[in-house]
Amino acid sequence: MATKTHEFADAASLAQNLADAVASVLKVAIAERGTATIAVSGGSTPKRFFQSLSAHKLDWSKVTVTLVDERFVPADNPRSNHLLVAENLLQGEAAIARFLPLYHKAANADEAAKLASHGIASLPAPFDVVILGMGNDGHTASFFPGGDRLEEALSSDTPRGVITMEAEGAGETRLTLTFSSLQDAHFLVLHIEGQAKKDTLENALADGDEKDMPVRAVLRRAATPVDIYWAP
Ligand SMILES: O=C1O[C@H](COP(=O)(O)O)[C@@H](O)[C@H](O)[C@H]1O
Repeated sequence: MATKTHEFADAASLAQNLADAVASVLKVAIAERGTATIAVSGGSTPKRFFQSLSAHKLDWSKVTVTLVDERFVPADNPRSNHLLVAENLLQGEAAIARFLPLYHKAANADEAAKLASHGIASLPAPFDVVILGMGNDGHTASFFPGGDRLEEALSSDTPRGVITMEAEGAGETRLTLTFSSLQDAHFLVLHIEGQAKKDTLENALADGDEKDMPVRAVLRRAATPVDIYWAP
């Protein structure tokens, strides 16, 4: 397990510092390879970080933004992670970035996951940046405790790509990148805020089954050391 913790006085300074660090990684990738990729999370936590990042001056036309997970809902649904990213990250300087959605209008979520996997396969691997969040139940991406395909999602034998996930705490059927897709990003971040999530993280870092707190898979088995960003 390799983690490095960055603690900040408040959410605003976390957002600014994380955005600075991410922008540096994207710039290096563009300088070295001509393009850059970033996969981000949804939920309530990343909004301020998205807004800080969107103000950074870099060649956003060379950046592909995608999601680590999504609900099987169209982009105009208020619970869509795509909508969150469109309204907060794909703005300002970043308005010209390319967005690769996980949701597709398809007969069912499995078909959408196949289309999303196809899209992800067209990107260079690994991702330059992956920003994960975490729920108070210890889920990250859509790796939910009790999820119907949790074992498959977390298995190192499951290839890069997108699979569906259904779980009691998840609401809509989810589309999630697999563990293999996320764990070797050049810059792998767990972004959490508040005391409750700090306590959840402490539990996750202690002994216990991965299936009870799936974020443990990332904390324990990711090939890239995890940078944990936290503010109260
Ligand atoms: O369901 C989800 O929740 C987590 C955490 O969300 P938050 O509201 O507690 O910040 C998020 O990382 C994930 O992408 C999202 O789908």
